[in-house]
Amino acid sequence: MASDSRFGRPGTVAAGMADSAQAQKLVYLVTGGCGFLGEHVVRMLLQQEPQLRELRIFDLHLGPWLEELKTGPVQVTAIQGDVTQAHEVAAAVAGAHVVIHTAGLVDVFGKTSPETIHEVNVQGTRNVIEACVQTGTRFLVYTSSMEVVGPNVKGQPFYRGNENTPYEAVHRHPYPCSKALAEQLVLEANGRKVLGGLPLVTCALRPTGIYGEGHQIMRDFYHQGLRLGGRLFRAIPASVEHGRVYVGNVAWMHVLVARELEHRAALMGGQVYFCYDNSPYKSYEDFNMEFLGPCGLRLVGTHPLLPYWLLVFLAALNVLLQWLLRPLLLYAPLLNPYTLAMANTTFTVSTDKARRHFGYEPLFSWEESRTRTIRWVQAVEGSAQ
Ligand SMILES: NC(=O)c1ccc[n+]([C@@H]2O[C@H](COP(=O)([O-])OP(=O)(O)OC[C@H]3O[C@@H](n4cnc5c(N)ncnc54)[C@H](O)[C@@H]3O)[C@@H](O)[C@H]2O)c1
Ligand SMILES: C[C@@H](CO)CCC[C@@H](C)[C@H]1CC[C@H]2[C@@H]3[C@H](O)C=C4C[C@@H](O)CC[C@]4(C)[C@H]3CC[C@]12C
Repeated sequence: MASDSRFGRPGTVAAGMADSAQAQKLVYLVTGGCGFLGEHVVRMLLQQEPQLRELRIFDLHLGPWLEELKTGPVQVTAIQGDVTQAHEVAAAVAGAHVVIHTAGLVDVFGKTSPETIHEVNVQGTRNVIEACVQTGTRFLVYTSSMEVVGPNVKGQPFYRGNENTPYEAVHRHPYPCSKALAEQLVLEANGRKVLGGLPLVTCALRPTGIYGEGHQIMRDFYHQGLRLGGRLFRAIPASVEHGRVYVGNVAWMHVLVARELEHRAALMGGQVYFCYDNSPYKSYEDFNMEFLGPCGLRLVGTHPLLPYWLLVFLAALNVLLQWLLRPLLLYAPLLNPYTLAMANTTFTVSTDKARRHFGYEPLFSWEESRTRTIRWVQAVEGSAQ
């Protein structure tokens, strides 16, 4: 496989597995395979799934980096398509053994309409399920989100929770609403008979906030810090903890689930798994500083510099400005009432369900995840000059 300096190769685990004598017989489809997470899943599959014969990458926008993958031993098929178009999805799914459905609209900033978010995240997922049923694909892994649980509209903390922790999962924002509906569709589809009469096996992974190479919001914070003379200003109390997970480990969990679904269908079918690793629990801002600090940024203040009521006011003002400016331009700042509530609510997971059910252990240690992410931010810095 072609090497890639941004992503590198995972350490030692299964190095060279793709060269082993195991039969290459499986066809995988990754929807959203050119996105932040999707690209890592694609690369991880090529490195860690020895049974892969063909890898189909389905996305609305195909990346130029796909070309370099086509020279390896696995057949890489790039498919430009839209998950909202049932016939395009069905054509891509036909003949695949496993579908990893990561495509989605991740928008908590008001860039897209609620209708479009619903269409892509819910109808798109429905199309993927129906395509599996109609064409006989039996294994479906869905990238859900921690947001199907919370933080909820009341801003109640979720502290070191697991998949069984009681929590009032009530949402109003289009993104978590769409993810929750889509996850429900996926779980309900478990056991449906696919073409040929065998049952569909599905499960959903719920990553917490993902970070790592390619993370657009980290890039945005970095550039904001540069614009502010190398400083970021603390807005959130350091005591508000967030669960974060390295993208390489999220990708690894997808690969493992996809591999194990067939052998452990009775145990894993219809299940949800939080997607976690050993990244430390910190506030959103303090966690970002683990990477932005070594790249020369400083977080000013040990306490929030603005009172909370003022942040609430500014967030509301941003909503008004977004609405007023909409006919002229897209104004979508990081701060809005929803992102403020998220950043201000403790949400951390602590679970070993994935380890118990399919032997998941993070592939990348916290130190390695941190180093890789810092190296990537430094490369962003280099390319910006
Ligand atoms: N980023 C996070 O912190 C996070 C956390 C939890 C869950 N997730 C979930 O992980 C998945 C991937 O998120 P990401 O952060 O990589 O987002 P991303 O925007 O980088 O990737 C999404 C990909 O889906 C593609 N896509 C969007 N609409 C499409 C359509 N109509 N048809 C086909 N492809 C389409 C995009 O082109 C993009 O390549 C999403 O389902 C998201 O809900 C993300
Ligand atoms: C008030 C600002 C001062 O610095 C900080 C704003 C931070 C927010 C932009 C982010 C805080 C929490 C983030 C979300 C969280 O990590 C989990 C997510 C789940 C996932 O499915 C999509 C991304 C996200 C919603 C993520 C988005 C950015 C935050 C709201």
